[in-house]
Amino acid sequence: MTDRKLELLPAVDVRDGQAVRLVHGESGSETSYGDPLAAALAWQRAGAEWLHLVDLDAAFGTGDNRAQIAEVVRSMDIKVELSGGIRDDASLAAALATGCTRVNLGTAALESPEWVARVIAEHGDRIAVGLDVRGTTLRGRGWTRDGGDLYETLARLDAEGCARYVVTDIAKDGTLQGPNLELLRTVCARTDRPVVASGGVSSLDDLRALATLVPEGVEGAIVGKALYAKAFTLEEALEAVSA
Ligand SMILES: O=C(O)c1ccccc1N[C@@H]1O[C@H](COP(=O)(O)O)[C@@H](O)[C@H]1O
Repeated sequence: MTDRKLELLPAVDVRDGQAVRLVHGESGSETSYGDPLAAALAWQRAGAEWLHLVDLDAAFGTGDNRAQIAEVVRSMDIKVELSGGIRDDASLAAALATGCTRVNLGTAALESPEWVARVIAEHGDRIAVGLDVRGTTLRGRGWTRDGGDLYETLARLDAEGCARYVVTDIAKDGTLQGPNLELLRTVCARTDRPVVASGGVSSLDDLRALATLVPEGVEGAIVGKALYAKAFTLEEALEAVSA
């Protein structure tokens, strides 16, 4: 057994300057929730220790929100996991220079394996890889393109020393249908690195179910739509996983 508690990472996804939630990560499915900085500060005030911050335009290749995202990171006293469009030396340097705690690489891990191996070696714990999957097929470029087999990629990244994975079941993301516990268990069984769960959280019971996977390797959970839809408050969520 372990007495570690599940970390919660409230999400702020930024598209066209607004905090949004998507369904299945599909461009055009946005619901807008206003100013990203206001959302981030609200999660911080509610007791969050982490913020999961995504530049969706950079992930989709429809521009970027880099200056605004940097301002959000600067304004936070809590840890920030930053993702979206970090695919080369320049975008990685800009992301790390915001002062975020770590970055999440998605497309690059599928399309630029040599570069990713190098930056893992250089930056260690500041690099996580987002494994965004449909079934067991990875998806990149705004989740619009197939990028290989989940378990082959996981084995490669493990061998390269990747410190942590953020596992998103695209079929669940933004749907409030509950997390894919089976996928998370299977990934945890294939790696000894910590896993952050993403996609589908709809209730405090979902968070309690994810907390039971902490001994198997689930370190944290990203919570998005459920918080914005007020299914529960962040304070309630933190209390639910505090045991
Ligand atoms: O979070 C989303 O809803 C999302 C939807 C569609 C594409 C990406 C999304 N988010 C995160 O963006 C990064 C991937 O960006 P990139 O491929 O490295 O440019 C990853 O963390 C996704 O989970």
